[in-house]
Amino acid sequence: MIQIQNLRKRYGKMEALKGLSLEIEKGTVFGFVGPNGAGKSTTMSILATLLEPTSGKAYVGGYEVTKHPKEVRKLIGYMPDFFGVYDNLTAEEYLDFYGANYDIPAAERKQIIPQLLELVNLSHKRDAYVDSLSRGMKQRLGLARSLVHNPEVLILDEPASGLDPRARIELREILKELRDMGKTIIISSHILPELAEMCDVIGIVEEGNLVAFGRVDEIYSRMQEQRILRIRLLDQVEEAMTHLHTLPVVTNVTREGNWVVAGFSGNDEQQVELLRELAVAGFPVAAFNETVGDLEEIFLEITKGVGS
Ligand SMILES: Nc1ncnc2c1ncn2[C@@H]1O[C@H](COP(=O)(O)OP(=O)(O)OP(=O)(O)O)[C@@H](O)[C@H]1O
Repeated sequence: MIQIQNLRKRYGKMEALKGLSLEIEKGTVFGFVGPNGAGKSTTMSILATLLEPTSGKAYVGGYEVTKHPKEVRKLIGYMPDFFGVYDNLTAEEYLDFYGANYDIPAAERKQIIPQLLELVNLSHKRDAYVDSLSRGMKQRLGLARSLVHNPEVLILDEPASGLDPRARIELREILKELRDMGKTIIISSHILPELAEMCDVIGIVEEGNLVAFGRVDEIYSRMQEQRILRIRLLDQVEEAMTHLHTLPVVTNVTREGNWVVAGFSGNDEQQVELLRELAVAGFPVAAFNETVGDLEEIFLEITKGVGS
């Protein structure tokens, strides 16, 4: 659905994009993650036909964005990372205004707008002035606005920023519905775990380069393979370590006081078996828990070097 090929963007001497390439398949929720200033908004603005690249190409639905901006705009709904001021417009009037901008006939707008308000859980705020809405509600209204012409692709720049946890969950639920409708969604954030919860595929961008790209489910299953077990013993710590060393599913056994910390590559059943074995062998296990590796580290380790 989306192809980006060797995209570069200069602002004066500053090179914000340094040859970025990536592809996003139809129906994917793609998370674009990177620190402030990495080039996410620049890429999204180019896709949204609001900014010309210095060189390279970007396609949406087969249309090159600089050559066929009109066709591209029909295909995309774009939600920028900032919100303007709305004088004396209610939520409903606001959507009606944008619907009219897209030349949607009044009768059709009358049908669509209540559906959109319902989708973003704002039916009860239909007659409320936009300025009176909370930040989370404004974000949801912005999302409804980007959907007014029923686009196939949604480009959402930092939609979760500044939202409280509850508003984030609501946003996530709405995105799930949109995904179920078959939309292709690009969503940016500088927080990887926040995106990983919502997306199928993640790309990490740093200083204008794509440094990692991969499927979220692969990353999570890899995380499961890289469990770390922490076992607290009342005594016989060294003996327990010697015993653990003999097991093929256990790696890197170290000691932290009365805790034994070990890498574990087995599955859940093997983990149950390990605990049982320790108990049967008479080791006084007082506590037993697992942690998984750091999402960011694992992601980068698995997918590094994509854009180079
Ligand atoms: N209009 C502009 N003029 C000059 N420099 C710009 C302009 N827009 C962006 N930049 C610079 O380009 C770089 C990339 O910015 P961009 O907004 O694309 O990053 P971002 O990853 O979206 O970051 P953020 O999360 O802060 O929005 C930054 O160094 C930024 O300062």
